[in-house]
Amino acid sequence: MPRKRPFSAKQKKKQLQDKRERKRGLPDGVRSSSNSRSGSHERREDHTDTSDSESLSLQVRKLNQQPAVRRLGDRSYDPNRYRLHFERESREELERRKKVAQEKILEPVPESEKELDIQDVYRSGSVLDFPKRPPWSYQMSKEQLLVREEKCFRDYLEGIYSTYQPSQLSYFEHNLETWRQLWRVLEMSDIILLITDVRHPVINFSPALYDFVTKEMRKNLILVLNKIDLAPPALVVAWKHYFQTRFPQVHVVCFTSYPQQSQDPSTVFKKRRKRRKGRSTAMGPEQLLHACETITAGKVDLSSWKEKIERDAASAHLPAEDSDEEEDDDEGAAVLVEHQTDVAMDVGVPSQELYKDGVLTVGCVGFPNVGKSSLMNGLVGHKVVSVSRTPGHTKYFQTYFLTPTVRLCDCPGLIFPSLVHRELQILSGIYPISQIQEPYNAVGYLAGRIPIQALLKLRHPNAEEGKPETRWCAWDICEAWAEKRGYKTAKAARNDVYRAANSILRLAVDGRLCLCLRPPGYSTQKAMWEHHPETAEIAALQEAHRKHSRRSSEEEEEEEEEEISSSGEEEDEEKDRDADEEEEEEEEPAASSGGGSSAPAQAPPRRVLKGKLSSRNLFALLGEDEC
Ligand SMILES: Nc1nc2c(ncn2[C@@H]2O[C@H](COP(=O)(O)OP(=O)(O)OP(=O)(O)O)[C@@H](O)[C@H]2O)c(=O)[nH]1
Repeated sequence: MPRKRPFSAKQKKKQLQDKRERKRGLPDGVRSSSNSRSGSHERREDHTDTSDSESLSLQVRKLNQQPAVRRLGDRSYDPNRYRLHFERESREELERRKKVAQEKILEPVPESEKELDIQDVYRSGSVLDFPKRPPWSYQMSKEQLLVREEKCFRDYLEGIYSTYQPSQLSYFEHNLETWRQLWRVLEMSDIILLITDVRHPVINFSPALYDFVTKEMRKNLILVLNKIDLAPPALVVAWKHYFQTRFPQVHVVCFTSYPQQSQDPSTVFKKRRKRRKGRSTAMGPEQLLHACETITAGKVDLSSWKEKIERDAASAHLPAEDSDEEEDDDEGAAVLVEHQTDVAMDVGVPSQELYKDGVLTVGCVGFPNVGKSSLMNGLVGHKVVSVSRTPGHTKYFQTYFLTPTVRLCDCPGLIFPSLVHRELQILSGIYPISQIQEPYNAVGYLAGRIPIQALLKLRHPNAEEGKPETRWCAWDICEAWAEKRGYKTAKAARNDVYRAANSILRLAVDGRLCLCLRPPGYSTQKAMWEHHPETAEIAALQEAHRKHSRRSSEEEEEEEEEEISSSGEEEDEEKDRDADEEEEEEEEPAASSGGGSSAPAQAPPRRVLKGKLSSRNLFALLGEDEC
């Protein structure tokens, strides 16, 4: 019998993928993208070359190649359904940008350049709107309605492209299927939770959506400033007031699914540990309940939610084993029904009735990667929705009963059209890193705003012994990181600068190299925000959660020891994970790390094993001496 050849995990994965494709009836080598809105294997097929002389409308049509209308009852596979569409840049443009990264000497930008006003991003009242569902009547067939929706959507895109050049626009969602999911969630929800990442909330807040929900739908909108563990409390409070002033109808709630323990800011990496099942202690559920109580004004009985929060708080203070028991009991008691559904295209009368059957439906909407699924898990107290650092993980909306009278609805992440700088868009985590063609300038953008070289303890590639080199370009940073991590190209064993750049961007998206944007005027009013009474409140709350996390972490310290993985494996896994979205992996950030100039205490995310969230803070990649 011939001897078996060794078979690596990667080969095995590829074999499984090919098998899946064959099952779906696709020829080998042609990768499908169904339910994989961001797999890197789509990189080639999904980019649209905008460099040739195609007319703009043809380009738009290509970008917006929609799924064929499916006949009722036809359940066949539709390869275009959840595909992400990206514009593909020309080779010349990519070369030009690469040259900039190799030559432009980086300078720290003035503090005021870290400020961003929403008007610069969205131009309120302009064509930078979001697509709305066109009017329909009972006389229309389902197919007529779908055709009408598609036409409206094409007109919407052409309106944008006739006003702005593609190069002026940031990447935005071109798949009508995903917008349909939003329509459905908006229609079925009584309260809309617009979730934003507190590091850059103006990028994640569409004024057009605010207007639509509050003025046309006449529903209430809660703005969640999420991931507050990644920003200094004073900045959180400044953003809160910024939104309250500009959008008077929003209710602002600060939230984090992973309140963390503080860590030495000079330590960007620590070993990442896998976690066991446990209960999450999100920070913010009480405030969210309070906002919902204010909005519903007694029309829905929210006492079950209140009791749940109290129960969760009590069990969070129990020793680990007791709290596990409690959790199991609780699961039996809480009404956690999952209706994973795919009915966004259904024709239905949007119900005008609020709080139908005495149930409050809360719809979680927002950009990809802002933490919508984690927030749902945080509210529930353990994992019910899978979480991933790769944007576009949630494909279609899902609903869960948090309690018998509170239903949560998780919508896939949507990127609204805006004028945000592409580099910033990449750093804000809404673009799958594995699909970025030119990552170097985004690294340069980051380095102008936080001291990456110092945080990563990099040695300049041209530095001579005893003569430190201080003039860095983006390429130098990537090269130095490749050298430090030992990233080499397969053929020539040169420093793999592309991989290093991607690695740096992942650290930024995760918050381990943390860039926080600020509201206009923040630099001059920083002291005022630092002494604001709400700042002290947030800091105290964070401290209380940190203390609890530290205690739980110490309790489980010993048994977790052996689960620490090696840094090299970790990186490879991360690469693979981006490369194959179909592998469902969940992750969650952990404790704080050095976060650059703007955020003193940051939190490096960590991945979890499939299972429930733990409240402990175990974290990150490497020991300090390893980076
Ligand atoms: N530091 C920190 N990270 C968070 C928090 N919430 C979520 N994350 C991380 O952010 C990433 C995205 O989280 P998800 O919950 O999957 O985000 P999502 O908005 O549902 O993403 P899509 O499925 O792309 O729409 C994951 O790496 C999470 O671990 C938080 O409160 N703090």
